[in-house]
Order: sequence, then structure tokens, then C-alpha cells
Amino acid sequence: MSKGKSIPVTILTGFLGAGKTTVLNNLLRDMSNEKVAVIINEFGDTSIDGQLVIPTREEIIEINSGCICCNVRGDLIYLLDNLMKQGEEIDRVVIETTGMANPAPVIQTFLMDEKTADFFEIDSVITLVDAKHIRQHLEEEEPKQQIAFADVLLINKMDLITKDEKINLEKQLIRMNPQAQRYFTSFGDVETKDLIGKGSFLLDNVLKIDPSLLTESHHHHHNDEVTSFVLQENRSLDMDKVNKWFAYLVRIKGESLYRYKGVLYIKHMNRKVVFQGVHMLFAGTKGDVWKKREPRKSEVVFIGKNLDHQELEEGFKNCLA
Ligand SMILES: Nc1nc2c(ncn2[C@@H]2O[C@H](COP(=O)(O)OP(=O)(O)OP(=O)(O)O)[C@@H](O)[C@H]2O)c(=O)[nH]1
Repeated sequence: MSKGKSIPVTILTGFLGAGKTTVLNNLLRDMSNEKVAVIINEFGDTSIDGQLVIPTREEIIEINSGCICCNVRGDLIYLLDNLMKQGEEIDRVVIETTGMANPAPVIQTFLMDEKTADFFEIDSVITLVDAKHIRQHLEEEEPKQQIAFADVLLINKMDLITKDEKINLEKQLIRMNPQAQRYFTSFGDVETKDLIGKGSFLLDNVLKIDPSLLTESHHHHHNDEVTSFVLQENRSLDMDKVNKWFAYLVRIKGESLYRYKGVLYIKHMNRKVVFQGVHMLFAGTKGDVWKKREPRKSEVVFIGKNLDHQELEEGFKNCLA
């Protein structure tokens, strides 16, 4: 049995690039007085997300060995168990799942694994919806599951759609999940109190969606057409060549590129270049200055449908300075 009050857990989910890290950063900024354990899981074996989350005093734990809803559930249980053993006073756990995660197995971990259920309790399942791209993303299975299991829907990127599009989208989301509370946001601009500590997770609702959630172990099969591909390079890159390559990728391949992000080592620049994109929306900025002993290297991850890995690799090599 649990020795005291359960630790509330916020599960932050939503398809690739919908705005999970943006919301996580907002929450961490607002909860600076709380001791929060943050668990981030990425699709693809790299940890670029860890570099995009604002530095905080919270412990940020990354699970990069696979998708949290598949083979790393054991890792999640182990991690939570360790958190308890450390005996630190943790006020809350926030889990950011990969964009390709089905939340059901993650929810299930907190219900079916006895030890975990003794100490932790789901506070809410918050699903980010990318208002601009959701129609296209609903071709995949995961966003449907993410929307269905949410008790809070953050319909994000409102700055990118029209009023009419908003009306239609809301109708569609109500059909998919009438119970969830809905917030329309740009850059996740919602009050933290509307997301945290509400205890809005309702077991009955999730059991309606999936009656076997408490009895059968769930395994999630990803669509094999969606892959992630990581490129790394220790030699410096040429900025002009990189710009041309990205212009080509965004214009010609943007449709199939669900998510791409990375850190670049550019010749004659003492700063990192950090970039990220979602389909045809792309942003690059100057990052931190390379530290004295820090090994300089570029690391890029692409996640998309039917990606031509060889073409990406050749394009990347052509950017060498
Ligand atoms: N225009 C616009 N861009 C947004 C908004 N919210 C987030 N973005 C941008 O969308 C991109 C993806 O945002 P993230 O917060 O990293 O999304 P994510 O869901 O964590 O992405 P993954 O972890 O890769 O699945 C970033 O470039 C954000 O700056 C928004 O409301 N409007």
C-alpha cells in the first residue's frame, strides 16, 4: 500500500510537432516553486528535445531507447520506481510522450502496475492538437487515439487557421471526444491552473473507449511507413548549402516531413544553429555558443512518411563545408 498521498501525474501527448514541448516549457516556468520530475520520451534515438526544453531545477529524465508506449514501458516503471526509492519529495510528474505514442499503454501503466498505482495517480491526460495539420495527421492512427483518451484538449496553432476552419475543427473534435474540455491556444497560451491539479482524469471515460484497459496488456503497433532517421556529422557544414538544402526539403518534401529538428555545427560560427520544422513551417535560430571543450557536431532528426533515407543522407553530406 502507498504510504501517503499519491503523486499526481500529467500526461502530455499529441501528434508530432503539435506543441507539447512549448506547453511543457510554459508549465515549468509557471511551476517553478514545485519539485517536478519531467520524463521526456522521443521517437528516434536522439535527445534533441532535451536541448529544446528550458533549463530548470527539475530533474529531466529522457527515455530514448524507443517509444514509451511500446518497448520502454518497463523503463518507465523502473524510472518511477527509482523516483520513489530516492525518497525525494516530488510534487508532480509530467510525462511528455512521443508524437507517435498511443496514450493507452502509458495510462495503463498507472492503472495496472500495482506498485506504480500505489504511489502515482493520473491527474490529467492533455492532448495537443495541431490545428493547422490535424486533418492530414488523422490519416494516422495515433492522433485519433490521443484525442480519444484526452480529458483536456489543447487545440493549438490557432494563429494559423481561419474562423471557419476553427468552427469545423471544433465540430469534428466534439464528434471524436465530446467529454474533453477544450481550450483554443496559440503557443499553448493557457493558464496553468486549467491544466494542472484539476484531477480531470476519469477512469470511466477511458474504459468506455477501451473496456479492456484494466485487464489486457496493450501493445501498440506503429505504422511502418512512418520512420525516424538521425544524421550526425563531426565535420563543419556550410551555411549557404544548408539553407539551399532546407529550402528544397521544405518545398518538395514538406508534405511527408512530419517533424524535423536539430543542432548544426556551421563553419566560421561560434554559435550552434538550432532549427525545427513541422511540414512546411520551418524556423532556425542561433543557439548557445559552443563551449571550449564541447565536441562540435551536427545532429539532425527527420520523422516522416515514406522517407527516402538515402536521399536525406546524400543531401546532408552535400552540405559539408
Ligand atoms: N505558429 C505556431 N507555431 C507553434 C505554435 N505552438 C508551437 N509552435 C511551433 O511548432 C513547432 C513544434 O512545437 P513543439 O512544442 O516543439 O512541438 P512538440 O509537440 O513538442 O514536437 P515533438 O516533440 O517533436 O513531437 C515549434 O517550432 C514551435 O515553436 C503555435 O501555436 N503557433
